[in-house]
Amino acid sequence: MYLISRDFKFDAAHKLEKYHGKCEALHGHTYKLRVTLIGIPNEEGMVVDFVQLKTIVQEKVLKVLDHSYLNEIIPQPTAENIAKWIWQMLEESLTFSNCKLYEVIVWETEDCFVTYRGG
Ligand SMILES: Nc1nc2c(c(=O)[nH]1)N=C([C@H](O)[C@H](O)COP(=O)(O)OP(=O)(O)OP(=O)(O)O)CN2
Ligand SMILES: [Zn+2]
Repeated sequence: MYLISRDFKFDAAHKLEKYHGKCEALHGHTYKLRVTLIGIPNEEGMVVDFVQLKTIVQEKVLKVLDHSYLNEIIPQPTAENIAKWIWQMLEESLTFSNCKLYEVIVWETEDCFVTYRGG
């Protein structure tokens, strides 16, 4: 079994209205996103084509989130809730006969990140 991943970045603004601290105020991050699939190589020797993975993530996630105001898309957009939303946007498109979505990781800052595996 293989794990195969591709990393992405997007810029977005948010505020955490249910949080008491500096993140209640409007501010922005350059988020890093890692999308990982689990599976076995197909007849081309690929678990998933990195190019296809990029196209799907761009279409389903980055086109929506990049340069957005996250609160208009995801309620209380913590890294946890963003990771879950991304999983939901990708799960169907990243289900193939030989592999499926395994993990979504969202970095809010260089040092802080959340891992979501569905469920
Ligand atoms: N479990 C979570 N905790 C926090 C989240 C989150 O999504 N999940 N988010 C925030 C804020 O959005 C905040 O922007 C991050 O705060 P902080 O770690 O303070 O960010 P900085 O790296 O910019 O901190 P500095 O020390 O000011 O450089 C908070 N918590
Ligand atoms: Zn923040």
